[in-house]
Amino acid sequence: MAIRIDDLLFRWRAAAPPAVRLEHLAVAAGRSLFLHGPSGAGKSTLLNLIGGVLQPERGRIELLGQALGALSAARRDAFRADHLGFIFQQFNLLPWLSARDNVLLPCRFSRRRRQRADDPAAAAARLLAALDLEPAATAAPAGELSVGQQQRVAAARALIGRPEIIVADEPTSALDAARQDAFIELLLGEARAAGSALVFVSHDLRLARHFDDSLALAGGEA
Ligand SMILES: Nc1ncnc2c1ncn2[C@@H]1O[C@H](COP(=O)(O)OP(=O)(O)OP(=O)(O)O)[C@@H](O)[C@H]1O
Repeated sequence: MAIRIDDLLFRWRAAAPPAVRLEHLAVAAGRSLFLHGPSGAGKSTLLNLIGGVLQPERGRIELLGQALGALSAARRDAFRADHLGFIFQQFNLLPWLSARDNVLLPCRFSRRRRQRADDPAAAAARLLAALDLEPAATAAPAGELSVGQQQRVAAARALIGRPEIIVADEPTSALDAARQDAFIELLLGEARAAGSALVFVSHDLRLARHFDDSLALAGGEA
């Protein structure tokens, strides 16, 4: 199983109601899961738990058979760099670096990603082309790209070096419907080709039809 979660409980503060409560979740290699729910339902919090950025109060999160709670903070960071591609809500690109250099960043932080990319520069060029970024945009500073272009760069950065798990936090909300659909199909196609499990978060239920499975989150009520 790429992702396996059991009996998960997370609160931001001891006295606060749970932000995430989830009995069970499993995502197999190569499968895609659509996670939806209203604003505040705990979607981003759950992604950060899966990424090992936040620690649960209770429960178990296993990625690729590895329990995150059994790793030290440093080993969790290394595990994340090796095995997870993250597409952030605000993309988190380094604005002064070119699109191409942003895509190459994971290969700088993870030897495993570098090796699996084989030839990182060629892999970055292939991914950017596959995601439909105009060739002229690949050398431009990321800060000068349109939102749609930045989103493609963020997706290519998550995909490079074929991490087993790709996590995307509402990366399409700034796009119109036709562009959202096209982007999701490109992302899904690349994730499937790499055999990666994909978890995609959005409040827009219309997008669910693209994915193998879907799950509604309702904060502590789920
Ligand atoms: N850093 C934080 N400190 C304290 N509470 C937080 C923090 N981040 C989120 N929360 C709270 O946790 C709950 C879940 O928030 P989260 O951002 O996970 O929801 P979401 O479903 O991703 O929402 P959105 O669709 O608006 O992005 C909310 O009640 C929110 O106020």
